[in-house]
Amino acid sequence: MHVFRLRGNFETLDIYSAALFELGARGLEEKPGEVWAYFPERLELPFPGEWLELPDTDWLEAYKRDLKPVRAGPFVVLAPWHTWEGPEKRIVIEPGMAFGTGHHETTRMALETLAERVEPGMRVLDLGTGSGILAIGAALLGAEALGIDIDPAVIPQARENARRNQVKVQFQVGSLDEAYDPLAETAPQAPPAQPAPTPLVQGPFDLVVANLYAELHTYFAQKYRELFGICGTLILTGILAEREALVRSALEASGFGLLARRQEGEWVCLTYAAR
Ligand SMILES: C[S@@+](CC[C@H](N)C(=O)[O-])C[C@H]1O[C@@H](n2cnc3c(N)ncnc32)[C@H](O)[C@@H]1O
Repeated sequence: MHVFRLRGNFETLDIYSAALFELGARGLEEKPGEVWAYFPERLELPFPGEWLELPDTDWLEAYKRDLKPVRAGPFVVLAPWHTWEGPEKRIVIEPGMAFGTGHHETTRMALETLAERVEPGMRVLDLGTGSGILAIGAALLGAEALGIDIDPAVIPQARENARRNQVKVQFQVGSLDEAYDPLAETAPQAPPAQPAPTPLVQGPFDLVVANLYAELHTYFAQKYRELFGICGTLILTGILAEREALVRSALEASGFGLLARRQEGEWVCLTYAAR
């Protein structure tokens, strides 16, 4: 098995993931400080990184075997082949290309916070839905959930996951803006921008959850406010602790008051009231 190692994590390398799959990657795995892209053969890649050879084991089977159920607040996140006897609310997610198996700190903190804040009947937006896990969690708590993502490839997976969990969730391609990427200016070589304009989503919502990254939250701060009516709750994660101050000052300047903060490892989750 041929592995191409890129320095960074799923967040910072998000812009490359579609291009890696298009070039033949069979899967991506986050390791401490780096991301491994698995390829059936070596090829020239237009990204900074290095090749590593692994013995020919069935890595997908090994990955599935090692994947354990994850608890987050009242939820347990399971793969379809897991069995679970506990009283937790089950979320079944097929691990695939889309981010959101529940194994990342940010996803877990967002699920825990949703469980504290969502009330039945609320209109909830999950911005950057990936596998759909947060929208599905909100729907299991009784919300009317909409999941949107700028990446069209994840939408069928999110829909399939909602079907598996027997909840009604709407998923669509979209964002709060055209495909603007604040990291692209510092990234070495961004893949070509999406050809079609991104459909934009409109509120009002009672609660918005977004697991993105600090620079994008800062850029979206004013747009977040426009998603709510008079009031509402905003849950933001994907924030590295060292970038938290950036997000906090942008959100405070845009009419949000901090309600709660969680941290797991280097990752932070902030809950705001729109006022
Ligand atoms: C870290 S994943 C979060 C997945 C899932 N919500 C979770 O919490 O595990 C971020 C997702 O946001 C999407 N995304 C990135 N930039 C976006 C943007 N500007 N607008 C909408 N979605 C975006 C990515 O395609 C990716 O699926």
